Amino acid sequence: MSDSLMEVNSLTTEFKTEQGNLVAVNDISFHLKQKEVLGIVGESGSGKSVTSLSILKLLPENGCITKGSVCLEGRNLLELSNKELRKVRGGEIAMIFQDPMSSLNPVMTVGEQMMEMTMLHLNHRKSEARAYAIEMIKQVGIPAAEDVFQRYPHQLSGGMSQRIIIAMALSSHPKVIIADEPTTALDVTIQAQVLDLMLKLKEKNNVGILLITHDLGVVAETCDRVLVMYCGRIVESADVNTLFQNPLHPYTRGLMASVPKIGNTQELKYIQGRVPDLSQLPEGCKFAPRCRIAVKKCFESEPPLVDIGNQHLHRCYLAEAGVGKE
Ligand SMILES: Nc1ncnc2c1ncn2[C@@H]1O[C@H](COP(=O)(O)OP(=O)(O)OP(=O)(O)O)[C@@H](O)[C@H]1O
Repeated sequence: MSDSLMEVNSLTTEFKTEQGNLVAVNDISFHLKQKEVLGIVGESGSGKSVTSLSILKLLPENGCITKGSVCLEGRNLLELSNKELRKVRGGEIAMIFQDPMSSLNPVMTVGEQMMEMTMLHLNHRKSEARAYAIEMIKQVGIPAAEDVFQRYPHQLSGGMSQRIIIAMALSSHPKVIIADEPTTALDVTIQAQVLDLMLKLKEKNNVGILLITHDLGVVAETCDRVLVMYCGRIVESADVNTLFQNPLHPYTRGLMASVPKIGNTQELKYIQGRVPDLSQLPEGCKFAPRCRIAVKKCFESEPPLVDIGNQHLHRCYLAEAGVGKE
């Protein structure tokens, strides 16, 4: 798609293990536009984080991308040298992870870390980097910026730390931000503030956000489009309204039914069973053993990803027949 900022095509990532080669991300494709928030949802182990780590080639030693491309404005990142990739990471593509403390250096002040970042990525001189860091701290809604500039990470609250991470992520003028469970560790009220801040800043700074989360509430509040992953595959993708109003895959419907709703006195429906181990994937549809409506065919061959128009894709033999809808 021509107005895409980032295009991921047929990305496939494998891990070498004692049980053999495990395919953690299996032939996934998607695109991200400017100012767009694309959510990736799925239960633990579905391949969300491995997808984001693959984009930046940040895989552990036993991980390897065996197929596909990741193009940022037409340039395939997977073909870059390590030196070129280091410039992209934290530069054109910034990352925000769940635990801010693991992203901040405990022995450097907030200011020193922010200055180091822009001296590296924007070639700022020291005085310029200092003024810019203070400006960025103000931009993420922290009033006493000079004071926070001099503090060490352990002297900040969780919400404040995540704001600093966002400030650092934005300070190199990234085109894309990959945010992996960025608010999971925060209180609900602080979570809402941080998400709101991310949305405002992406508009202002023209960035596209890839948001990885297991929280459908966060998806509903922030995403434009959503990919639902299961066992390393995309099982459904659509714009956020379509996905919530007309989820087609039984897995998506199961995820939605397991979110508690105020005023709903009916028993919560959860998805039975667990995500299978990658070394013991079933034949056919990987979700079939947990699916309440699966038929013989589902256990025999894996359904292809079908595009039903309007960028709504699903991977289920029974979806369009409306089987299992309540
Ligand atoms: N270093 C590794 N070696 C072998 N398998 C791995 C390795 N890292 C991840 N995996 C496997 O890849 C699969 C996908 O993991 P991933 O972390 O992407 O899931 P996730 O959807 O992000 O889950 P979570 O929400 O728990 O982070 C899992 O089955 C996991 O066991």
